[in-house]
Amino acid sequence: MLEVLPQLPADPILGLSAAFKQDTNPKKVDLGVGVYKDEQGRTPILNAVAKAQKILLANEDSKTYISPQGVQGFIDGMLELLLGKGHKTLIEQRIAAVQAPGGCGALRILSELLKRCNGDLTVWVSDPTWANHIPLIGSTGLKIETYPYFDREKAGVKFDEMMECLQHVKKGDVVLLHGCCHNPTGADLSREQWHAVLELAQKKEFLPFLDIAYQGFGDGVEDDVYGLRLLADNLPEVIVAASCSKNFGLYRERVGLAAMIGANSKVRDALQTQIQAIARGIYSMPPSYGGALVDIILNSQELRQEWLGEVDAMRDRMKTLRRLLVNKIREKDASLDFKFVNQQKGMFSYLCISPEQVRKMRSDYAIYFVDSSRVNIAGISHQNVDYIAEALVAVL
Ligand SMILES: Cc1ncc(COP(=O)(O)O)c(C=O)c1O
Repeated sequence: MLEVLPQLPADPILGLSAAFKQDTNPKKVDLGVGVYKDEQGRTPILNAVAKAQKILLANEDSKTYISPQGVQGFIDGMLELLLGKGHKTLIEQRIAAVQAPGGCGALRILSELLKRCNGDLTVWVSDPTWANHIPLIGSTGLKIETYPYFDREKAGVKFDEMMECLQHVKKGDVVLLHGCCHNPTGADLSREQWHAVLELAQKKEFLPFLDIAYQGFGDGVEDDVYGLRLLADNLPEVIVAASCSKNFGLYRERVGLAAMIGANSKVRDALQTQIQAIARGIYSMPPSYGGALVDIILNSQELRQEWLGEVDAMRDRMKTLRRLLVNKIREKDASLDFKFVNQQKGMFSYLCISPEQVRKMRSDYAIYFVDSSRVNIAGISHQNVDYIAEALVAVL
């Protein structure tokens, strides 16, 4: 009976990594998979994480971390990081939350929760959005539609078209928004645009679903949650999926948070039981190790400061490399305008070059990134930036 299942096509990003590994060109560059890398191309363990590991291993009480909602100190620390110290009342009275296996786990269980609320609602996602949003939300059976988001010609957000489309969203539909560092385009909403989204959400009564996977990589840990805090302060309901994979470098530990703001504490209590029941039916309990590390970091003044410094350093490095790439391209050909790359935020940029040009970068220069033209900025280094710029200028 199992033979009825056909083989599925290879995952495009994982296929790209495999091809990169096999490439023997000594100049090869990997700008594909969305993992932070340093100048040497390594994905470092943050110092704050290494110190938290030592503390955790020395703590004989770590068994007490076992619980269905995950590590409570992690949940408290993350809610404060996302919403700020000034939101104590909101956090205490209206938020239900669980630790989840990564941002993916959070997206999935929140989608299951939406399905329990109303199986007929539509989830609106940006065009384009992170490819994995579609299976994570769609495998619950919920309908997905797209709203216009990125203008490849202008290399920026098509905000008027986005808002025009969202005017037609039905009451009770869900709009997925990237809180910061939009994946794959790197093009974010401005503060004014977040205010306009808030007004529309109030008027149309849709439910904002925020995905925050890169807090600290855009403008800073506080600035990157401006949109989230604005919506949380002014709407009765908001849901949030957050990931610690990138900003804590905890990819393989699967650390995320699923949080729901309900209209009052009665709704909050019901949501807490529902989300735990959903988690119980899929994976029972989240893994505790990574959550315990984040708990230790966020709840120790010293480690929190050290971690904040490390996030700033990762963001600054990516900003510097963006600027360097744009300058190198301009030096080689002043007619090519890549200024937009400096305005994009976080780990990714859309270079807005055609799939044929992307393939030429791969075949002729061994520079690997996905056909959409999304590049991982952290894969650029001071050693390879000149080579990348030279290849881009030649291909264009
Ligand atoms: C936009 C976005 N959301 C969520 C995630 C989920 O991250 P993870 O499940 O690794 O925590 C990612 C990871 O790449 C992402 O880019």
